[in-house]
Amino acid sequence: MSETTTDGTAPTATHPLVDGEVAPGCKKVDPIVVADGVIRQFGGLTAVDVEHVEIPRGAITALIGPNGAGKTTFFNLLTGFDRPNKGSWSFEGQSLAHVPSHKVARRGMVRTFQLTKSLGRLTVLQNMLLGARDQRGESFFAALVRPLWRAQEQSNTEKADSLLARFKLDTKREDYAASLSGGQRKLLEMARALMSDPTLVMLDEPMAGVNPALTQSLLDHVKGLKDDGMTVLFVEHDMHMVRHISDWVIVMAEGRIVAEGPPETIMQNQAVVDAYLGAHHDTDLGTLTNQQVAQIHEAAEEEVPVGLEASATETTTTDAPAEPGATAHDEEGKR
Ligand SMILES: Nc1ncnc2c1ncn2[C@@H]1O[C@H](COP(=O)(O)OP(=O)(O)OP(=O)(O)O)[C@@H](O)[C@H]1O
Repeated sequence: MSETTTDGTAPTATHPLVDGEVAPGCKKVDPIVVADGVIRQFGGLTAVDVEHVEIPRGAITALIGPNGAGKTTFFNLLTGFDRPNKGSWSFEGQSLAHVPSHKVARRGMVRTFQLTKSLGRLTVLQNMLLGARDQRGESFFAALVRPLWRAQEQSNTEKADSLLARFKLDTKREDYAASLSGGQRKLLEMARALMSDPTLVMLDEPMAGVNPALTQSLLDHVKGLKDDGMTVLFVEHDMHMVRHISDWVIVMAEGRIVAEGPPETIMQNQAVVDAYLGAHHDTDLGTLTNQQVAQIHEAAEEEVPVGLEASATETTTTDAPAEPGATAHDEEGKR
């Protein structure tokens, strides 16, 4: 959205989510996350160097950028899985610096995790129960009081079953998580995150490894989170997803926020799309010349294409099960 001017000056871009002008690091009307001066270095490499960024509440925000831009590292920092060298950030107005990841999750900021090998050896239901918050059985004294944890276990199981039905995974309840297809794993990761009733759901590449047949269902589930009042922040290379479901897009490159805007504006910025995310989205920014990088940064700030040549296409992914299908019962039967 932009205001037209009659005096010949450049139009000022505005947006209902933004307080003031649309620009990298712009203030939001109602931010749920605010980060300031967050720097993370690995040896001589500065992976994240975010001067200021705000995530709008109640919206779906995509965090995009080329491989190695610092997106995952920034996710890890926000959620307490990594510590920055410098910087401050808050969630719901409260500082999260020095708050460990499990406490961050308890406050309502939850991120999805790729299904690891060890979680693959648990059943779908067991994975769901791991996502529940404040499990009384984990506390030594409460664990001694059987009725207390039995009641909680029952309510967690009921909640897990209802989420599994919502994500159409109820028939897989007793299967080993490792036997799920790529798309089903993504659904399980999302369903597991919802076990703790989050306010903000952070999804790391929800489309990776998902068969096109499951794409629409996944998109609908993400939109459903917003319809249920949650805020969504996701990292994604799949431009179809970014274009179709995000309300806001933040572009990272070399650790910095280089552009922000609604998807239609960011997607029109051909330089950003081509250079960062087009057909060659696996190309590292390091393969561009310094002059090209400077042009991209300038264009991202001014939102004018600079005419770098590349074609933007959508990515296709696979959804094949990583391991042969087997249920917990099957395995037990073999023992
Ligand atoms: N633990 C680590 N030790 C050393 N370097 C790291 C570490 N984690 C990340 N990096 C480096 O920091 C930079 C940012 O990585 P990061 O994974 O955050 O990028 P990304 O934008 O998420 O990339 P991708 O889209 O490929 O997942 C990269 O150069 C990466 O090699």
